[in-house]
Amino acid sequence: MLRNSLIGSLRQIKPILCSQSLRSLSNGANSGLTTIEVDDKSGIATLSMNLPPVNTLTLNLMHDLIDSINQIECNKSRGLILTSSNDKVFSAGLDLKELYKPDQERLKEFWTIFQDLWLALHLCGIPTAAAINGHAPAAGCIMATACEYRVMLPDFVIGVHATRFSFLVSKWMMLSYQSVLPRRIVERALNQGKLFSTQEALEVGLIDEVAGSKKEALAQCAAFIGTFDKANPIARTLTKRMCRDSDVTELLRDRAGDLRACVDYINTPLFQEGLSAHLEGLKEKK
Ligand SMILES: CC/C=C\C/C=C\C/C=C\CC/C=C/CC(=O)SCCNC(=O)CCNC(=O)[C@H](O)C(C)(C)COP(=O)(O)OP(=O)(O)OC[C@H]1O[C@@H](n2cnc3c(N)ncnc32)[C@H](O)[C@@H]1OP(=O)(O)O
Repeated sequence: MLRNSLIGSLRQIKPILCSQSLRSLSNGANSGLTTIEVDDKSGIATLSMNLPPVNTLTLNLMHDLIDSINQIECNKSRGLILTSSNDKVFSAGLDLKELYKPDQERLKEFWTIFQDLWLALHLCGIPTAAAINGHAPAAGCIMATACEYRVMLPDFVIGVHATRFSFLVSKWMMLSYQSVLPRRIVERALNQGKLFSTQEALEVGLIDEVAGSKKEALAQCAAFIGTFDKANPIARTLTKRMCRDSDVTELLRDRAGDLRACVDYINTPLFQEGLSAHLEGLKEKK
């Protein structure tokens, strides 16, 4: 019953393009905001975000990421490693400009694609790992928590600091955080708007390992993916999805309600004033 409902709900986000070869995949099949490299020997695909300066999750980057995840999954790669081609920032999270005095229809599209991206990553059938080679605030952190394993480089920060600028997070984003960290730590960190240093993130379990370089981080992610070699891939996928069912169901059961609540909240003076101050702060930093 549970398995059927899982399979049913997953069909909604099943990749459409399932006929591409690994060769065309490794040549990249989207607009260049992401690149995919498949290691011939291991069969593991590395998906890099490539939107300067800080990989903000714009509509286009999110579309490309979803396409890329679907392609990698369809091509039956052995695993997926999410990383950044920027050596200082993994992802700065959602594009704040999309949230400031937004066009209402575009805001709906923006939030819906963000939901889609989280679902695509959270439910990806193959093993996933994040090589966090730079700062990962807010949705950058949420993307990393949607992966099954996290390896991070030193001297960066990760976390959801939304309350610092009067943002709330959706329940499903909180559950994603909570799928990695104990609830009491999530509650405290979300309320504080805490960004964890790499070392702190390791200590609380937000990340699994620290790596000395990006090359090492990719190797550690690949080693994690290798730990599933003895598992039957179909049984593994179904087990992963069963484990994640309650987190995902929260969003799937009422996507429209989540969209409405978010759009309403983003339009409040509280949110818009907090965002305006945050954007000013980013400018003044220079
Ligand atoms: C009842 C209610 C129910 C439900 C409601 C639920 C929710 C609805 C509400 C809200 C949603 C909440 C969700 C939040 C998720 C998010 O992801 S929001 C994004 C938050 N991200 C940030 O705050 C990160 C800000 N950026 C930084 O801290 C730094 O840029 C970073 C440490 C990443 C890198 O630093 P550095 O390398 O020094 O780069 P710069 O700071 O100089 O940045 C370069 C240029 O990029 C611009 N920029 C940076 N981040 C963003 C961004 N997220 N969006 C847009 N633009 C960004 C920055 O301004 C610089 O631009 P410039 O060169 O000056 O033009």
